[in-house]
Amino acid sequence: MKIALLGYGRMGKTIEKIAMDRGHEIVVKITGDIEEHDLSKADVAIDFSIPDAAFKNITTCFKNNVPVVSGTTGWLDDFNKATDICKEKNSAFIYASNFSLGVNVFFELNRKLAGMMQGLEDYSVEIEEIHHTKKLDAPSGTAITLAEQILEDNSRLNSWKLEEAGENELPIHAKRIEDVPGTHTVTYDSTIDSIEIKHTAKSREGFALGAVVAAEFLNGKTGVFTMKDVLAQLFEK
Ligand SMILES: NC(=O)C1=CN([C@@H]2O[C@H](COP(=O)(O)OP(=O)(O)OC[C@H]3O[C@@H](n4cnc5c(N)ncnc54)[C@H](OP(=O)(O)O)[C@@H]3O)[C@@H](O)[C@H]2O)C=CC1
Ligand SMILES: O=C(O)C1=N[C@H](C(=O)O)C[C@H](O)C1
Repeated sequence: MKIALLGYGRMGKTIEKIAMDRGHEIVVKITGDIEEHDLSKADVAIDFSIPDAAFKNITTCFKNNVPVVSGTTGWLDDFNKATDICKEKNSAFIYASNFSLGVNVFFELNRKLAGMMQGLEDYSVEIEEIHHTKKLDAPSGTAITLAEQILEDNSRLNSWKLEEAGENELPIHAKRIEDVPGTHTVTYDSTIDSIEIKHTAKSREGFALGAVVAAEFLNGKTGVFTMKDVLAQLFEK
């Protein structure tokens, strides 16, 4: 496939390497105004840019008939507007707060555990995320997804708010340490014991591989998809 990279930082560069290893070609790399670039040679765009640019990048691709894989976090207030434009233009879109296949398994464990803890009132639950100091957004997109999953499956916790906002039914602790690629921990704690599930990324390769696999999945499709669709197709094989 011919790929447009929207953002060519830590993730863009890792994606370039993995995409080329899998036989794809990078036809354009964009780090500034997307309207100054020619998208006509691209079969798909992979967006790992910055929160302020993501919506414009993604919707400009739809308007140019280029499907999009987006992993940029911190722009989701505009998510529904983006999916509306995708559908209007008959394009294809997949967004994930985390493209790592391992994290997507971790998401399934999180859901399952939240359902099981539903009836156990004595436990409190909290999330910790640790990332490198260059990360622009907090809490991480992955931590927000974990929190949303816990709330969906646990009616006891019905008013999730960030700890910083002063309401801590489901606190998210965001820590920033030098070069950490991404660590997420969900802990249920009682006076008797605690239960913890944790995912530790050892590098950015897992995120990048998942994004390239998602781009391969989008090829020839129209519509709005999630990593669940990608995993379902992988497990079918
Ligand atoms: N979903 C997932 O699996 C993952 C998501 N992420 C997310 O991906 C995003 C990127 O992360 P990371 O690569 O570490 O960040 P970097 O800061 O390393 O890279 C961001 C890139 O975006 C470029 N950029 C700036 N403005 C624009 C613009 N208008 N259009 C296109 N590109 C632009 C920057 O260019 P310049 O440097 O010249 O300013 C840079 O190349 C973040 O939101 C992060 O949270 C990260 C890892 C995994
Ligand atoms: O910015 C990063 O680096 C990461 N961002 C994503 C997030 O916000 O969850 C995914 C991953 O943890 C790395």
